[in-house]
Amino acid sequence: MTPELMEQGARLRRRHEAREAGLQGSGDRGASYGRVVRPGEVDTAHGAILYLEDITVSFDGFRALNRLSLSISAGELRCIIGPNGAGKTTMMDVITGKTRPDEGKAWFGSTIDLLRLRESEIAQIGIGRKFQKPTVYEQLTVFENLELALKADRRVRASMFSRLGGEQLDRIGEVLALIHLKDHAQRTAGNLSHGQKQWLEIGMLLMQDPKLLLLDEPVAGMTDEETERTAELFLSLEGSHSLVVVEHDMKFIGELTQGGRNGKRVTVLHEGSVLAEGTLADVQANEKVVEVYLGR
Ligand SMILES: Nc1ncnc2c1ncn2[C@@H]1O[C@H](COP(=O)(O)OP(=O)(O)OP(=O)(O)O)[C@@H](O)[C@H]1O
Repeated sequence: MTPELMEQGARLRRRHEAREAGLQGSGDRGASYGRVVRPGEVDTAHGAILYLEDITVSFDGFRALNRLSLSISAGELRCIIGPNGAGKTTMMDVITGKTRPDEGKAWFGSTIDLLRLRESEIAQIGIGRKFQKPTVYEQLTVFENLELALKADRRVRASMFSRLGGEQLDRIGEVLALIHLKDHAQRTAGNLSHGQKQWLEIGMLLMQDPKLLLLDEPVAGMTDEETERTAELFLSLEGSHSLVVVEHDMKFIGELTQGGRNGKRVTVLHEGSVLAEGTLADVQANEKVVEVYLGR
């Protein structure tokens, strides 16, 4: 066989395997990098886990997102701030496939074209989203909520009535410790405080082992102590997960940016695009940011 034929065969096989994995992006982008992404794997060899380029979303002619571009590195904890109506929720809706943009690109890692996937597929490939209001199963215990989340993960492939294996029990134990609910495992979720319910929901997301977590106003309604513990939790996830945190609570943003890795970036959205990006000190010193948001 000639080298050309061998190369052609290898190319076809790579394309076929990528198609089988159901995770290939548009065109030959996956194949052109010469890497095949297995199911559940995100290719972050180029550094970015999320890449948005010139995303535009219009509602009846009004541009909720206006050529928004944003890049999040693997393992990064990025804070997103901005006034009401800036487009923060719409941006999350685009990433999770709830809203289709009119224009632009959205990549998860370097090979997964998010705009080609359905909302349910995006949840399966490792993008977890936490909405502002906690949505836990109030009648079930904390443990049962985490167990359900584990079994909702298709990769676990357990039936609702099968018994948990040792590895799964360990995983639930780990997550219970992370979310500060180890001593509350047998409590009914409905009896938890608001903050504890928020942590439980974050725990349910973690059970599905997401690579990227999108967190929309996670500390709204929390006490100061709960807010501090939530900052600790997010900082403990930094590195092993990528986190995008949308918040109005600047004290919380301060706690997140001061702890953990150095040089954390804050992005300010305004009128559907990035107004400023940099360290918290940078954006706090930015006159435009003070004018449209922080000075209000
Ligand atoms: N489905 C929709 N139909 C019409 N307009 C919408 C729709 N969704 C969002 N908008 C508008 O798009 C703009 C951006 O809204 P979005 O909710 O993304 O802002 P936000 O930054 O999340 O605001 P907040 O901080 O208040 O949550 C707003 O002007 C909003 O009214």
